[in-house]
Amino acid sequence: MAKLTRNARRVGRLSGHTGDTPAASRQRVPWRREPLCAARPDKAAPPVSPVTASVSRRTHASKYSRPSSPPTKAKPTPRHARKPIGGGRRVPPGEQKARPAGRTRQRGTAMAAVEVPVIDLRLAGASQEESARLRAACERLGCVRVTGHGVPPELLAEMKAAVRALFDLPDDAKRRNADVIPGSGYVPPSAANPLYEAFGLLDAAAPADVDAFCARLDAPPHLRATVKSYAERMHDVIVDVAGKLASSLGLEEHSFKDWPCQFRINRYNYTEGTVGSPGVQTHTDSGFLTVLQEDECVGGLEVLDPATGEFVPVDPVAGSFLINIGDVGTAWSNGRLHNVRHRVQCVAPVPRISIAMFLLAPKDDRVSAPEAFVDEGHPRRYREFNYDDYRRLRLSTGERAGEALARLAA
Ligand SMILES: O=C(O)CCC(=O)C(=O)O
Ligand SMILES: [Fe+2]
Repeated sequence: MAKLTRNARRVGRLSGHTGDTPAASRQRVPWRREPLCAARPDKAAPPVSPVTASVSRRTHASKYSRPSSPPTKAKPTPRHARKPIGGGRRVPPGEQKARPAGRTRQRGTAMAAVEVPVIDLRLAGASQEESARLRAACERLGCVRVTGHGVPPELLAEMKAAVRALFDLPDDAKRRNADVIPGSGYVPPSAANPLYEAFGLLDAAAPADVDAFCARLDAPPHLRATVKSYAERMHDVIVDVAGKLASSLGLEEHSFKDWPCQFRINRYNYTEGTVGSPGVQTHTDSGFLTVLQEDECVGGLEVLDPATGEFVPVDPVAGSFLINIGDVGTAWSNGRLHNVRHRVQCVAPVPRISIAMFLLAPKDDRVSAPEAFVDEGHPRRYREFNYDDYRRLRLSTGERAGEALARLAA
């Protein structure tokens, strides 16, 4: 790959539009601590508790709701307000099943399922079996759900409320969330993605940058405090997940602490008229891995199952995080980790938010598989490259679903 300029890069940080983006705006809601699902007409989904129930093939009542398991005496609610795609249900023992996607699916049809394994991070460091499951999921599907991460449910709820408040800021304030590098700041709704808007923060691992992000938006003190503690805690989580994943691949004590992180806070401004339309196009994340706090009230995220080549919905599960492997993850692991293609579809006529933390690439920007992953049977698959260059390559070629990696073949 040609050497590209890196003049936008600041010392100690990398850039990055880490995936693709999508859709739109409005509705002022004052900042407040809110229960899960407060923006929905139904009651809050309970936070996730340790592994208990299992979900298997099932029959669906509608495109975006399904019966929770076990059945409860919940009051009848509007169809879209029922616990959506897994929201609030308990994490099954080991496997989460998700339905195949597609706007063609019919009510009442039995759906095949993709398995998104659920890993307890407290066990993943200690139990070989859990560690092997973590590795297997990231190698096969490129996607895994984690519990036992230690982030208090109150902080998750506070952050969600803070995110809503940020999106309700006036337009001129939002636009002060400027790019550090192209695509890393505020993304307004656009003709291409009218339902989507996003804030960006780079480097979320640097407290001074988190402060600067809040200061530019002139965020009130309680909101700053929430964003700051959330960024700190999520940085711990992402470093923990990456370390445990590296160790599951046989690379012990590899630290990801100084790898730059990007935050992206997404809002999808869905309405009745948008159900069935795309929220974010198919993409892979460009960095190493992503920790995603989904909207536990509104589903719509779909991942491509490499076994079938089909997109399948991933159920949000309150209190857990979804981990996605990105392009750097694939290159760094010499092709072992699978960069998962994913997209977001509008499945309910209510705004959806999600909060993504991207662990990007090594601090020196150079991505290359450690020697431990290279041997006679596993020759080096990718040339060493700079992450910043790679991100630009994705943008310039429009290859945002992992295809650009092929250009870096060794
Ligand atoms: O909103 C979501 O669930 C996914 C967002 C996403 O894929 C991204 O920000 O890269
Ligand atoms: Fe993504």
